[in-house]
Amino acid sequence: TGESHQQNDNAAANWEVRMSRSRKIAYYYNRVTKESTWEIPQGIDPTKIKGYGEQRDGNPQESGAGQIRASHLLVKHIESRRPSSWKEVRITRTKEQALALILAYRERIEKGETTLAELAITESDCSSSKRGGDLGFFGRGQMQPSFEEAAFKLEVDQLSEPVWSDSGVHLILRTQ
Ligand SMILES: O=C(O)CN(Cc1ccccc1)C(=O)c1nc(-c2ccccc2)[nH]c1C(=O)O
Repeated sequence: TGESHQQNDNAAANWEVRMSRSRKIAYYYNRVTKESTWEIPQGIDPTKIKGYGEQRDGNPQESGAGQIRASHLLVKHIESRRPSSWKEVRITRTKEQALALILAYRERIEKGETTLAELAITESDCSSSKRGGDLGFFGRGQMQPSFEEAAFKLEVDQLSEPVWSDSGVHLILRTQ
């Protein structure tokens, strides 16, 4: 409901992203409770956390030549090259079932009911799930061809149609 959404936004306002000097990776700090955690706090939409996706000095990370940044939500199926994930040790859903899930997620994101980052945390079969699906910057030649082709066609903030790779079926959001 909108109300719970509102609480979520308030709770997100108490958090900020900080850069760990020792491990050179982002962590999440709650100004009110003074707690810090490596993983995106439960139930918080990471895109509403101050500093999410920026570099330490607050400027969006500059990409190398020809690189883009994207997040994705991966739903694996029984024919995936590795039909296993943090979520499910043995994935048995069919390709049709995986596509139906991806289309339902896409509908909810397009309606503004949720965000890809928020859904990726609980629903993505990729290890990037805990980072809201963030894959960081990548250039051509780093991802599977079908994934790369779809990602590089996107404008910033554009959400892909379902994309098939050997890993499963993806929704891709270009973020930078
Ligand atoms: O395909 C395979 O044999 C196993 N993989 C590849 C993989 C496994 C771990 C980390 C990154 C990639 C995956 O199934 C996979 N692919 C991805 C992936 C695919 C396209 C873009 C980004 C990630 N994530 C995963 C994952 O388990 O977490």
